[in-house]
Amino acid sequence: MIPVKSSIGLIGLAVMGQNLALNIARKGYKVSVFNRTAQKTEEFVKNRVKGEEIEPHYDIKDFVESLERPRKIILMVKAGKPVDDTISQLLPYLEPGDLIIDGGNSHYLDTERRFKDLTEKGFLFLGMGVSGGEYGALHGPSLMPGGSKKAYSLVEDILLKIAAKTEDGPCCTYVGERSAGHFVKMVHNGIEYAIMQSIAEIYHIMRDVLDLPTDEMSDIFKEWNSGELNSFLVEITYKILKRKDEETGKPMVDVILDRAEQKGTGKWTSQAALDLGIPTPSINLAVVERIISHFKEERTKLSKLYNKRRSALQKSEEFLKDLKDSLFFAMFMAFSQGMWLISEASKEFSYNVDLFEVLRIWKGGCIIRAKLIDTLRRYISDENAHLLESEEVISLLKERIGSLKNVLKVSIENEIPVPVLSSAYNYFMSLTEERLPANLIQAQRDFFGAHTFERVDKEGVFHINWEEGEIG
Ligand SMILES: NC(=O)C1=CN([C@@H]2O[C@H](COP(=O)(O)OP(=O)(O)OC[C@H]3O[C@@H](n4cnc5c(N)ncnc54)[C@H](OP(=O)(O)O)[C@@H]3O)[C@@H](O)[C@H]2O)C=CC1
Ligand SMILES: O=C(CO)[C@H](O)[C@H](O)COP(=O)(O)O
Repeated sequence: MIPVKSSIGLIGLAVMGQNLALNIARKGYKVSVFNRTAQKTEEFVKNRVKGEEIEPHYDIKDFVESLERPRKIILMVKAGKPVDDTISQLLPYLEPGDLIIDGGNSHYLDTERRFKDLTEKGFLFLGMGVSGGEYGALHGPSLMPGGSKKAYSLVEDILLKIAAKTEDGPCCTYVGERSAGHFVKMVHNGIEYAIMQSIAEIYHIMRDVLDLPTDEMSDIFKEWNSGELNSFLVEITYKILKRKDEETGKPMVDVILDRAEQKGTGKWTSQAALDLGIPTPSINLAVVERIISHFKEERTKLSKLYNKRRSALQKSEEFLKDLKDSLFFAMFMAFSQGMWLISEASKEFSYNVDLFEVLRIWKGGCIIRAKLIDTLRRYISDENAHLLESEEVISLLKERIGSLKNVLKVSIENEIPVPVLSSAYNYFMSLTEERLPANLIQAQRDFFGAHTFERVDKEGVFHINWEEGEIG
């Protein structure tokens, strides 16, 4: 009897790949799997496959031959060279029209290159952002595929079935041309960095100014999560703060070293934003703060040289509301910056991204899912990509600016670093300032470099000799 071919193949059986393979199989598709290290495949099949139609392969040629035509293969391997290596291994066995889907966190410029190369060779390619971690991969992630529409149509049914569902549909859409999917996932992660850092700064104030026990902080975040701050990141924060270390009985968070790692997507977002000329200070500073966190020895030494001024502040309902409103404000600005960046990239790179759809597929499954997204969706457009222009938003922000000022004031008085909360404030204040001091910068540039300047009272480009007699 000829064995039934698999509907789809998946390469890369680490946390994401294993869970995604199980998710696809549980939706009724037969899945072939392959992993570079055979032992991982064996362990996966032995420990996690329980009746799902998952066929392990230990040879790449057999793996490809087990798939129905045109072949559809998802890669869930480490970003960077492993993706190129895996594609090179596959190509000799593929036929024109076969489809490779890179579901990892690949840099969008790598995806751009791979898309061009594979398209020229007659293959189909999708660069697909996947968000939701291991739980999302198994129970329903947010999927951000980009590439050609033809490629998307080959796997649309499967992707819609495995994606998270909300009242606005499955959290998957064709995001746009070529590397659009990975660009959008990269910015998703940038927003993720900014929100995580904002939450961490609020926690820092609660811990070192309000002197709150961790359990109490957890209760506060839990209560916030039942209102306008409802989001996956606030939800995991209250759960993290409740957790105790089994060895010491201390709050788990207190035994974790304050050194944050990063795999690069936040940094890439900032780099892309700087290249495209879109301000993303909250994301940039969240990356910087992770970098600073790495200098643990230096921080420990310097902290002894500069004794910080801290005076405990009594917890009050008013100040807790200030903290909550500040977090809302900072979360809003993270989305504002990220969406503006996506909008600009879409124009610059002809991605054709539908911003409203991007927000829709971020409503469920992904790490930045948040109730706030419903509000953002009411106002997002290419003309209002930073989201600051509608009446509702203006009043939401105006109502909270006083709280944010108070939180910044308390942080400054207590010498607590709040780079992302203050960057949200400064981003907003700069964008809403008609007359910035950039006129002085232009004058300075013209003084030292004859870079010219424009005038407020007439058209044209001007240069003056600032120190007549001394220069020239
Ligand atoms: N973890 C998460 O929460 C999320 C991860 N992602 C992205 O999804 C992808 C997979 O992530 P994750 O599951 O965490 O796994 P990892 O990023 O840790 O990657 C491990 C997988 O890559 C394979 N691999 C590594 N180097 C090579 C190579 N040179 N050639 C072939 N295969 C190689 C490993 O095979 P082997 O077993 O042989 O070492 C293993 O299957 C990554 O791009 C990640 O950034 C996206 C969203 C969330
Ligand atoms: O893509 C993800 C979540 O959306 C991954 O978990 C990613 O690793 C998070 O980034 P970093 O490791 O840099 O914190």
